[in-house]
Amino acid sequence: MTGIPAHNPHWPAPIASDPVDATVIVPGSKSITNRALVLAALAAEPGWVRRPLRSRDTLLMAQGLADLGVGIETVPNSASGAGAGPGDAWRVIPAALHGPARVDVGNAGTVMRFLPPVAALADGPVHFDGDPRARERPQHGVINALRGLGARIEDEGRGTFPLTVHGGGAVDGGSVEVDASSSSQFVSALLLSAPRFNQGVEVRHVGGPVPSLPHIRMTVEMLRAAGAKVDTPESGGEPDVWRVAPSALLGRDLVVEPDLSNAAPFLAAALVTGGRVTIPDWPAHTTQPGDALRDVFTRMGGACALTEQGLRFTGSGRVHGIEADLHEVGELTPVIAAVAALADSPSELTGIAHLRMHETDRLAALAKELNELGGDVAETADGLRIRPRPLRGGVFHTYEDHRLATAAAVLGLVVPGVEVENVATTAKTLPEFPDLWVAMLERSGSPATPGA
Ligand SMILES: O=C(O)C1=C[C@@H](OP(=O)(O)O)[C@@H](O)[C@H](O)C1
Ligand SMILES: C=C(OP(=O)(O)O)C(=O)O
Repeated sequence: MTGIPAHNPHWPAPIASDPVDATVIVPGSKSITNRALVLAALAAEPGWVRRPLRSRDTLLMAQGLADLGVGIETVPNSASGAGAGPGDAWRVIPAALHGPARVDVGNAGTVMRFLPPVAALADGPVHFDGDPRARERPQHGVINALRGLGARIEDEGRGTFPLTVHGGGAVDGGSVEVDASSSSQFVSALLLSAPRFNQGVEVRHVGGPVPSLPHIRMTVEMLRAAGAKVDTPESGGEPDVWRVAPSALLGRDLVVEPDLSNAAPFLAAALVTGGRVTIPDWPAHTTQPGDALRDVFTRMGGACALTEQGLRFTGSGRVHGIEADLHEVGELTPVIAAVAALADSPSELTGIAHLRMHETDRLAALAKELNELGGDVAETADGLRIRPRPLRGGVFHTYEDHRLATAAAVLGLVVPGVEVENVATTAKTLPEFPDLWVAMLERSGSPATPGA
């Protein structure tokens, strides 16, 4: 059930007639699933990715690797003898990587950035293209670095898609400079494939501060767990320099954590309705940036506890504004901005200029759509200034951005008449979103009727 009447192209976001009170099982992390697939594909032996996220971004990654020759089979967990709980697992069987191949990157940053270095290891040409937005998102860091490491790439001279990586079966590797100020994924991309480069890699960032550092830590932690030797600024190395030694990678048996960034709208639902939401399997230790929600939403008025049942988050009935530098956790911005628009005091979100090059220009889109509903949101040089005002219903445009759709659903809980354009865009990382949302409300005693 999605709550979309046949005559209405938009999704009438359901109102919460009562405080939410529900347990929500959030599917696996996009970022972990796609790293796990790449590392498993490059390993010296088969491996397992259990409880993977199945969404547009991860299916594109699996297909892209399959296009290069990697075997990826879906096996029910019950048939794989692993006791990792319900659901399917992916069995990944590494193979010689080959072209010619054509890879669709969609609008998945992880696929756009992580697969060209893998293709450079293949034997033969690999052509990459994706959604129109993929042709606008920054890719220069990966292209220039790969050229510096010995790969041949044709890119129509624009530094982006479409492009062809002419894999020669091996990459020299070595030392390379990258400006990763527009995306941490440039660094992660080079590190993930580097164990298979003849000389490994030394990535030296030059430029403004690198965003989303937890995602680079995730890359490093997962590489190390697969047996790679990695030096980082945090392990006593130079600032902004990462080194990976050449080595064989182990085939792992990995269980993917829930996607904590996709937990954001559900936690926000507890915050803005003064209710309670529990997210099972919230990890005690994680590199996911979504873990920062515990702090951010506590500062905005809620309270949380890690219990045996998972993360239990409780709203107080009041929502406060926040001053927050979101440079490290930029992907949390849309939902935080939605909550901030409902707060009892202004908010200032900073450190997120790079969001202009995400799925859409998120700063412009959030300001425009919140203002259309009566809000008072201004773009600043590196973020958003949000002054809460009473909001009214209307269509919230989503610009093919999953996180704008989930942010709009949060508003719709308490603002009657919010309609979400193209809620299906949540399929990028959470195809089940409308069903999970309606189920959360039904369990909380709110009828699953639109809020109009
Ligand atoms: O490596 C990753 O899995 C990601 C890194 C971040 O990208 P940027 O550094 O481009 O913001 C993040 O926003 C994206 O959703 C996922
Ligand atoms: C920025 C995001 O995705 P991508 O992996 O496409 O960069 C995101 O999911 O918020």
